[in-house]
Amino acid sequence: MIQVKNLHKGFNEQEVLKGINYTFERGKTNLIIGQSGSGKSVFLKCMLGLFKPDEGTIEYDQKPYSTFSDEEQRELRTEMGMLFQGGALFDSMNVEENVMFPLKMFTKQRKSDMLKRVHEVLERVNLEGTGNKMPSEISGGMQKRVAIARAIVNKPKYLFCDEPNSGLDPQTATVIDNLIMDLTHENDITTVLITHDMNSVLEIGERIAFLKDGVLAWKGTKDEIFKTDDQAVTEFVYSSNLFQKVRVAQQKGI
Ligand SMILES: Nc1ncnc2c1ncn2[C@@H]1O[C@H](COP(=O)(O)OP(=O)(O)OP(=O)(O)O)[C@@H](O)[C@H]1O
Repeated sequence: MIQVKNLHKGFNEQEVLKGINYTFERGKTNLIIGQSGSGKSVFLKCMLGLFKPDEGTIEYDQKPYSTFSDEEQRELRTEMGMLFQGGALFDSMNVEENVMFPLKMFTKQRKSDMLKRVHEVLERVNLEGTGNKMPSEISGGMQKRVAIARAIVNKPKYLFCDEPNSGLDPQTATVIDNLIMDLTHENDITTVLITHDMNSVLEIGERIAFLKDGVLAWKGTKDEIFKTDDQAVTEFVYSSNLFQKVRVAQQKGI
């Protein structure tokens, strides 16, 4: 669980996050949605410890970041898995080496134990047998699954995903979404996921935070987002064709 209390963050004269209070639940896919420039990435980077809040606190499993010692901060970093846009695999490393990278960076395990874990996660994301392939030799969807395997290989407590679906066809995007949700449930991870994709909201929006101009303008679930009359959130989500179709179908009782 990550609890955010009165989070403010700005740059120069611009206040980007304007006092956000929100709890990202453990064992759930917690989505952040909102227009471009609403502050989603800045929010994520604050939780990753890449930006220092100007005001407010972020608590990781009820422990405020400001109380972490240097050693505890380092340990926290090892408990975070990250999945960025495009997957960001290392082109010069094969699949196995890519997935092993966090174990080499953050643990002192024996090579044989690392390899065992790498093969375990590759099997979990249905990529057994691809360890020796280079990223350029596999499809975009497979690359994304390698990136997921790398993000979870060190058994993170927190998983941060920034638009994990970008560049994928709708079918593959759904597979990736559901893989992230299943892994979240199986491993009781606090997953925070930024998305622009309304399909993802429908598929895996167990918890949704809607940001507007740096303010938490609405929060709820994928079921609630269809029922809300909140103008800001309806304007945003119904600009998507998919959502319009779903609402019309609901009104017709289909
Ligand atoms: N390092 C930085 N220095 C100065 N301003 C920044 C920095 N990072 C973000 N900003 C500003 O903060 C605001 C919010 O940016 P942010 O990237 O969080 O938006 P976003 O909601 O993630 O947008 P998008 O959906 O397009 O990725 C923008 O006005 C941006 O220019």
